[in-house]
Amino acid sequence: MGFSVVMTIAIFAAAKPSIGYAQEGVSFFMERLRPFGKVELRYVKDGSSKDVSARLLAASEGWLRIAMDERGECWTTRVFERKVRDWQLHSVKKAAFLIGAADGHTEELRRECAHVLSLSAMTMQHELALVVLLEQIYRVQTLLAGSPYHRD
Ligand SMILES: C[S@@+](CC[C@H](N)C(=O)[O-])C[C@H]1O[C@@H](n2cnc3c(N)ncnc32)[C@H](O)[C@@H]1O
Repeated sequence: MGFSVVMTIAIFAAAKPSIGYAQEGVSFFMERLRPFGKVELRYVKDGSSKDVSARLLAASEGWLRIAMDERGECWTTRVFERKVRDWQLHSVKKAAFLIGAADGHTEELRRECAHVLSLSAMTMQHELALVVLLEQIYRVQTLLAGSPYHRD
């Protein structure tokens, strides 16, 4: 059973991707994620780090929050899969991944999150971070569903 059957995953980000490659990447993975259930994209208004962080925190009130940030922990895909299984085991119903704007997250936002997760030690455009995160969520979905996509 895929985790999405019992858990809603959402990515909260500042503004929709405006660059072509990212729009295509987001559509590509959202389409592939569709059979697995509930993965949502939610956008807040762009702005300063302080304003965007406040909006992201307000929008994700009540969710298990994961801040996406290059300063965070690096998980392997298998560790990501184990975290999701663990959330399921602990009846987490809603997990929100928070992507910041050009100036990143505030310290307060990082403190309010259960995890601060890095996709690489390098800083990416927020649009690219969104596509990479979606691919990893898709990869974890296929692992949980037993579909042949990920190879160790
Ligand atoms: C251009 S980056 C912001 C960089 C900003 N200077 C900072 O100090 O965080 C925009 C957003 O993309 C996401 N992001 C960029 N690179 C990332 C990475 N390597 N891992 C995880 N998220 C990343 C983060 O959510 C970040 O807030």
